[in-house]
Amino acid sequence: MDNSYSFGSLSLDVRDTNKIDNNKNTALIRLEQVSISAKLNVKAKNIPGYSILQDISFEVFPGSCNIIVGATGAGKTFLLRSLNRLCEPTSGKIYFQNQDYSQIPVFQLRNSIVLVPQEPKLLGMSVKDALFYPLVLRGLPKPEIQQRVNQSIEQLQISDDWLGRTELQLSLGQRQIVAIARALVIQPQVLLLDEPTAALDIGYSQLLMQTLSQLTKIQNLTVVMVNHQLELLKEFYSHPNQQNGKILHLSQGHLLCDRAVSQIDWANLKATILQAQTDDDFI
Ligand SMILES: Nc1ncnc2c1ncn2[C@@H]1O[C@H](COP(=O)(O)OP(=O)(O)OP(=O)(O)O)[C@@H](O)[C@H]1O
Repeated sequence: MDNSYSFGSLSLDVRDTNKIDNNKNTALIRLEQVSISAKLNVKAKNIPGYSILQDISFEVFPGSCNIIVGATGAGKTFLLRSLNRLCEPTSGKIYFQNQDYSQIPVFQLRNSIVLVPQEPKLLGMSVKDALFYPLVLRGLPKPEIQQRVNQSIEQLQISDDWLGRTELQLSLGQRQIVAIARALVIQPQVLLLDEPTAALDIGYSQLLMQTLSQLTKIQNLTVVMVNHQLELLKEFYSHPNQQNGKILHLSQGHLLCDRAVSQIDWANLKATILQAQTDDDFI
């Protein structure tokens, strides 16, 4: 592999923002009665918006792997986006390490809480450049950049063949893997993933889940993930050493269930989601 890279003189030193709170009993992220509504016409000031999320409260703890489930249109993506301020609550508050989100500079927040969307973009870069770029931007020393990129490539088994390709030369699943690797090199405290396994085969899905599981233990990474694949999740959480996390079930913008994975009845969860889907179809 050719290890050379260059992005001109771009440099931002934000390394000090990644302070780790190791207390697993203190909520890392806390939502208090968060509601989000959207307007059909943004210029119509006096017309109330329609509701997307209503009165959502929950906590997420360090080193846990948490899953948002729910029917199509339930508000899962909006909830995930609100966790790194891509959308703002219409009412209610979100806290990160007890600090009100609105008081944290957005760049600092997004250095600690990184979102990988459902259809990630590599911004016209090759895979290799896309992996180096976030670290060059942050001004990290070259050996550390190289070490983190190599580690990420190894963790997610990114093939050498992909490194010179752009996103147009990758499948959606490959692009998601690269985007997750690009997020991991930053070593965030929280990783937000929107349906990361939807385009992956079962082998890659399991590899990703195992990698995330290891990182929750080794690096105290906290994961919040939208995922529909209940069979995959059931298998993942059936391991005795992977019981740290919760299932957040959204239905029509309401939080129906906020429960530790160890207490989940998977058959019942599946039936409840299907029922919510059927109810939606009749609205
Ligand atoms: N840009 C937007 N502006 C306003 N409303 C939107 C916008 N995007 C989606 N919505 C609406 O917000 C609600 C929640 O959408 P969201 O994308 O969060 O659902 P989801 O649970 O992630 O669904 P899916 O499983 O299909 O991805 C839906 O009713 C949707 O129609």
